[in-house]
Amino acid sequence: MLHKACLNTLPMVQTFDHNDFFSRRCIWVNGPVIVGAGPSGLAVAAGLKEQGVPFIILERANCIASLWKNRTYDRLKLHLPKQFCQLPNFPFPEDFPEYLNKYQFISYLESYAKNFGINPQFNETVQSAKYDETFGLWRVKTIRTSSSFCPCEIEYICRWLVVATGENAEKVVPEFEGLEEFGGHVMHTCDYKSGEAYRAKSVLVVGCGNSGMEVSLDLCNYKASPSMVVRSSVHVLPREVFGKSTFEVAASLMKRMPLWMVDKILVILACLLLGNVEKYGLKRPSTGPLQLKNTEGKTPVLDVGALQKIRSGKIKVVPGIKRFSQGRVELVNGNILEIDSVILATGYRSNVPSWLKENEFFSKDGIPRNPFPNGWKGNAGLYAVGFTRKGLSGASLDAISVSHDIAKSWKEETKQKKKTMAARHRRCISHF
Ligand SMILES: Cc1cc2nc3c(=O)[nH]c(=O)nc-3n(C[C@H](O)[C@H](O)[C@H](O)COP(=O)(O)OP(=O)(O)OC[C@H]3O[C@@H](n4cnc5c(N)ncnc54)[C@H](O)[C@@H]3O)c2cc1C
Ligand SMILES: NC(=O)C1=CN([C@@H]2O[C@H](COP(=O)(O)OP(=O)(O)OC[C@H]3O[C@@H](n4cnc5c(N)ncnc54)[C@H](OP(=O)(O)O)[C@@H]3O)[C@@H](O)[C@H]2O)C=CC1
Ligand SMILES: O=C(O)C(=O)Cc1c[nH]c2ccccc12
Repeated sequence: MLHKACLNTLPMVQTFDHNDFFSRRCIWVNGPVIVGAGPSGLAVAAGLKEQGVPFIILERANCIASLWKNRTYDRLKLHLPKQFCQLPNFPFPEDFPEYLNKYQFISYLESYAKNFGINPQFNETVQSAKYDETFGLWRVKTIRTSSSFCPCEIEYICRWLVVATGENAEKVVPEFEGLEEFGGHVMHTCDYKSGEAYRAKSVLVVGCGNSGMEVSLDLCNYKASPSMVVRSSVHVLPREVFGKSTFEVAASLMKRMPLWMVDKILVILACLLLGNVEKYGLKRPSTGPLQLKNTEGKTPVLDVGALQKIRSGKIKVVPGIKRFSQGRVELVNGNILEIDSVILATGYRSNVPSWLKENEFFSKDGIPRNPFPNGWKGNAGLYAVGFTRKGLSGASLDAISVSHDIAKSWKEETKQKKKTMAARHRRCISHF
């Protein structure tokens, strides 16, 4: 049991062993606990290091940037030019190309962590985090699985909690009628590496976001035959317009005009440069691409070659799924396709609602309720980084705000604590 009075006098990190049957520990952190060691968690950590604030990062995987290392395919390149993907206070090497591949981005993140001396606690999954009103502290419970003998439970106690677990923490795997009868190989895009294993196979790719499009393209490059399911609608934009990245063009237009107008311009440019994509089954949503990204988190497709394969018929566009049966899929239009494998490009979701015991700041979808730029600060020392639906550039902006805000209140509290300690010390001395 911890007492608040004793917390005030504790050093930076202190461990208490419970007298329990199996290993369970309680650790006081004299600074924030950051959950997640992806780009967002690393960027906050770097900001805190620079301001001399101690912290702990908890990461469920055994490495930093696990999404990029373990859950992306080989040919992945960043969609946005490098100036939108850099984290604060550490530029990309000069010889990096305009669009980094995933290995370059991973090596940058490794150097970033090394440069700022960031050492997360790996193999530690946060199971729950709850604000203790009585003590005015967060209680963060984890399971550490690094030891092969005994997973141990740990409780961290802290004043500040930074949620950096990402918009894409868990894969979305919808249920489909008859899928258990299908018999072929089924996987989510988070486990897809390349089309090597699919040569000459018929593959159903379910979903037409950036993952669905790029996996279908990759399959074509390995001489497989993908059919891509488009059950509703999608915005396809060129990655570049007149030699400039579409994202950059949109960002500079946003400084001069309202979002709806930028959306209109983007759709007109897309029609001019890509032609009418609706005739291939790629119906455009009635809501504009940036508006849709902001409100529903649905990212427009930035085309890197899939559209050409769709035009040439190498990627077939098919409507929604009715049911699966052995070696087959029946579509909502009644057509039946013989297929060897299924790749679910059905997206990702936040996992915050599964562990954060709070329902004011985060919505039930695990995204802060307040839209950008006001979604980074909650009550009672709660913060969120990387939930802006603005990719890496949004994460960097959040990280700067969060690390400054925490540093400010950490310094105030530390000063206050020092004063109290000095007064106590003086009282002790005069007593003797
Ligand atoms: C295939 C793909 C490609 C993308 N490409 C781009 C792009 O080109 N440009 C762009 O701007 N964005 C891109 N994104 C979006 C991308 O998710 C973010 O830009 C970036 O990774 C966000 O970083 P993050 O740290 O917020 O989240 P993540 O990178 O997801 O990191 C979160 C970390 O939290 C850990 N974690 C989760 N839950 C727990 C828990 N309970 N306990 C402990 N640790 C936990 C995870 O293991 C993970 O390491 C892409 C996303 C995907 C899926
Ligand atoms: N190179 C890069 O930079 C890349 C970036 N990314 C990013 O990763 C994030 C996730 O992208 P992604 O994985 O494509 O996920 P998305 O959420 O963008 O797309 C999911 C797709 O799956 C469809 N879907 C979901 N459920 C079903 C169902 N039951 N039946 C049929 N279709 C279904 C959705 O259709 P509907 O719209 O009808 O719901 C949608 O087309 C995005 O931000 C994306 O930009 C991804 C790949 C590459
Ligand atoms: O590719 C992603 O997942 C991103 O989040 C990058 C991104 C953020 N905002 C956008 C708007 C249009 C296209 C891509 C992005």
